[in-house]
Amino acid sequence: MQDPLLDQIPSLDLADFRSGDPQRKAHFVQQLGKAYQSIGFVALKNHGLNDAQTKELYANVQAFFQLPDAAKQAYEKPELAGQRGYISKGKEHAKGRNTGDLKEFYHVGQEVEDATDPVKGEYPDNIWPAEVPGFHDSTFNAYRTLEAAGQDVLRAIALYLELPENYFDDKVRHGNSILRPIHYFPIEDPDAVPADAVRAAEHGDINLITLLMGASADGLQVLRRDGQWIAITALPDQIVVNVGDMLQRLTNGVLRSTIHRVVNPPREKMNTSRYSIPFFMHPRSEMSLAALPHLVTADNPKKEADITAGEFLNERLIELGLKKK
Ligand SMILES: O=C(O)CCC(=O)C(=O)O
Ligand SMILES: [Fe+2]
Repeated sequence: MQDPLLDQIPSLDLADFRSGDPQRKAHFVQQLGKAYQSIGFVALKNHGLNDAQTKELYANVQAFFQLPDAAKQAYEKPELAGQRGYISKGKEHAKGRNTGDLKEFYHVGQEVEDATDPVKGEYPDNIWPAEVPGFHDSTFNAYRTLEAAGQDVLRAIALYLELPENYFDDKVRHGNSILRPIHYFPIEDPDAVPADAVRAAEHGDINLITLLMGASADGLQVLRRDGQWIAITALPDQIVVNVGDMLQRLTNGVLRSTIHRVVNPPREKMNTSRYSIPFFMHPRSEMSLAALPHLVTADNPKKEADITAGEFLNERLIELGLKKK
């Protein structure tokens, strides 16, 4: 039987998984797996970020985006293909589009302390804005907290797929994850932007999973498999966690990377800001995204060619307009 069509994404509690109670843990695993086989998104509470941390993070992120454009552009490094620092207004467009999204954002990447790990040499250094001294600590605390939550979500996914619980652990250790504070900037004159410009055009995320803060503000919608767009309604203490294209590939389409978008507000509210902070959880570049053998069956033949995470990311950065061929 097909799964029912949901009007809302399911709400889960990460404390169930972390409780040490086998029944609560197994319940979490089943709820998560079922949601990822159908709508591809869940809302999650007890993710580890507390109110004070979250407030401080937003205050620093807002302070940065309020700087004049020229000051922000000092932190933009096109030679890093948008992998670190500031990415200015309209630079990124969704795969298959040319019109840039109505957003500006900042990328904070992995820091590898262990000098013996060869992956250390692959990552560019982070870039920190001198004008906002709290930016470093608040974004990096969030990075580590969301990385830990993401690791537990991946452990639950591994159990659901009947893999060892620690299947993803060494693949995401020092992984190429990115925290992306986004500012959907105010637009004073809606007629001055291209008619088809939106805050974030429809897309699937590249990475294994995304942990998104700020989806409680209006605008985020997901495409249900009957073609209907449904609004995400997360509570302020919830983050939204969804499957990305890398996990869809690895699972031969069993877990779904659902298309989503951020729509523009009504015309009279176009002059307001929206902030959100996704954490894109990536593995190390050498991870193979080849379909797991037990998920390739007569009913579900192999869908995509083998590729590594590093090769896949590279392809997509070119398609998004962030990297030159
Ligand atoms: O801002 C949001 O709510 C979603 C952003 C998003 O989907 C993305 O950056 O991939
Ligand atoms: Fe996204």
